[in-house]
Amino acid sequence: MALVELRGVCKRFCKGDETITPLDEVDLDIDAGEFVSLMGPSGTGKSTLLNLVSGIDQPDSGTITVAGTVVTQLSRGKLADWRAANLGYIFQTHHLIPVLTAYENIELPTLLLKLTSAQRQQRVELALEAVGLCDRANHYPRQLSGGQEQRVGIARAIVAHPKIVVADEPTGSLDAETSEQVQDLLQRLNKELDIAFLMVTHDRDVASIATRQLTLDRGKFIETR
Ligand SMILES: Nc1ncnc2c1ncn2[C@@H]1O[C@H](COP(=O)(O)OP(=O)(O)OP(=O)(O)O)[C@@H](O)[C@H]1O
Repeated sequence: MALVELRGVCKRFCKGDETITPLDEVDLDIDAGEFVSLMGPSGTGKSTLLNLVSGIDQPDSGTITVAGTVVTQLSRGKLADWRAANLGYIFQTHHLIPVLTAYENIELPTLLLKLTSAQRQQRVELALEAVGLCDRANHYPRQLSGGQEQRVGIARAIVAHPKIVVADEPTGSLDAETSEQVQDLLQRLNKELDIAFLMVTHDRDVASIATRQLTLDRGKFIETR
């Protein structure tokens, strides 16, 4: 069984008289440790897909299974716990909390997990090490560069040791050099920690770091590599 399985997934939105169908009866398998990129014109439904895989939104029909759990059948309360333990989310802009240090921002998702304070500390320290920011643990977001802030966002996404991380344009607001550093970091985390990635990007070069490239076009996936 694949790590992520979409079967017959349909998602529609009504805008006035118009019905938009970003995902039209789609099937998709993502294996453990795979790195999948997703491209496609603006408004085709890429973020919608990430929201469905992470249980933030529900499909109109079809099932989504992640790591053996049928996400589409979980209640709201169970979804929050499931997400905290199984899935990381990287945003285009990091959404760090300005009054918390890098350490405290990374620690946040672990507060939903049943861990002792020593285990929690170990997880945060491992995540800080993985993104090369041990020396910035006590810095506030305003004291960090854009690239460092994004690395804190990435550490926060991996701190719970998820099997999959979904990333919505993770390099979209970074300059070319910082973008390359973040791409290298994502590839390293994929290989060394065996975390699967589903990454949305508008940039062909960024998409090419993935082991499988998909494009979303008129409600369907097209395999482009
Ligand atoms: N909650 C919602 N209510 C109504 N329409 C929505 C909602 N969420 C998304 N849509 C519509 O669904 C379509 C797909 O949106 P989505 O954000 O998934 O596209 P996208 O491919 O991620 O776009 P972009 O590349 O610009 O980020 C768009 O037409 C959008 O307006």
